[in-house]
Amino acid sequence: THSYTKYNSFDKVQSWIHSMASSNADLISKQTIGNSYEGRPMTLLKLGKKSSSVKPAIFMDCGIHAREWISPAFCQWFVKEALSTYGSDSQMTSLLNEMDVYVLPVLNVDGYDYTHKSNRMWRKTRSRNSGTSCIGADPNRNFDAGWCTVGASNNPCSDTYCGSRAESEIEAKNVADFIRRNKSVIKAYLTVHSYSQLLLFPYAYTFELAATHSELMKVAEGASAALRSLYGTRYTSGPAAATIYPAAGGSDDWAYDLGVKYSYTFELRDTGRYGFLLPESQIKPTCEETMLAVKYIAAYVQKNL
Ligand SMILES: Nc1ncc(C[C@H](C[SeH])C(=O)O)cc1Cl
Ligand SMILES: [Zn+2]
Ligand SMILES: [Zn+2]
Ligand SMILES: [Zn+2]
Repeated sequence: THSYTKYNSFDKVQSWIHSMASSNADLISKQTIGNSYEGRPMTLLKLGKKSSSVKPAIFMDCGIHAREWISPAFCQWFVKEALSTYGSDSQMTSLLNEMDVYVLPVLNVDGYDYTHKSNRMWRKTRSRNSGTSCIGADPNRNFDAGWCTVGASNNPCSDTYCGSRAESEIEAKNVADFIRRNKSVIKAYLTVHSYSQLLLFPYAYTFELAATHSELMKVAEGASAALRSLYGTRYTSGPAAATIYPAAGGSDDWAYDLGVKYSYTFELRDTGRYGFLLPESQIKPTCEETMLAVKYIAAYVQKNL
């Protein structure tokens, strides 16, 4: 059975998504934004008070990198918290009344399933590359943002293979298509990774500062402080190129250049002791502290609509 304090298999996440969507019909709905390379559905949850008018939205994806299991765990936690505190938590109630929050619990569904069944350390998609037995591309090098210019490889056997072209990976294309279709209402993009305890924002594909660098930094520092207030967990905030490494083709850079003003990449716990193998005992504290950061950003976005 599904547990919020365990790393759930793809099948358990999928059945959880369906049970969530059939529970609170006026607060949550689901839609499939496409299928993966191997034919698994990419199911998006839409949180927010049902409304006849279009509402501004926040888009959050988890599990773009298959081995970063704490990421999908957080998206599941977020949905639970949102539904269970709507009506009692004033900020969450206000947020879901005024905005919609799209949550993609697992973006890289094929890779996530593969880490459960075969190779725990898999990162990429599971697409077949022509001319080689090496499989997959890095979906976070596959977006059309300085595609394959820096910090990515054009070797299909590399873990940072940028793909045969931008959006060659159907999983990246499905997300990009959805965000393009809804770009007039999507005010913020959050993508959740692990590990390193970082709150990153554009750009990764260049050391140039983003046009709204100071605002992005201000919000990131506020969110990191909110996160640290719970258990003292320390995050570093900054533009990705200088804070982690220069790299092109990332979803956050792409969303920002599309016009999504608030675009962030979370790198959750830890700083390397367990790395991707974060023990299940740390799921709850990690998710609780990350809720504070995400709610901080959401509140800022809502105030600045
Ligand atoms: N735009 C970006 N933002 C953050 C990162 C770091 C993540 C950390 Se797992 C990655 O390497 O894909 C990488 C890029 Cl390309
Ligand atoms: Zn189903
Ligand atoms: Zn990652
Ligand atoms: Zn990472």
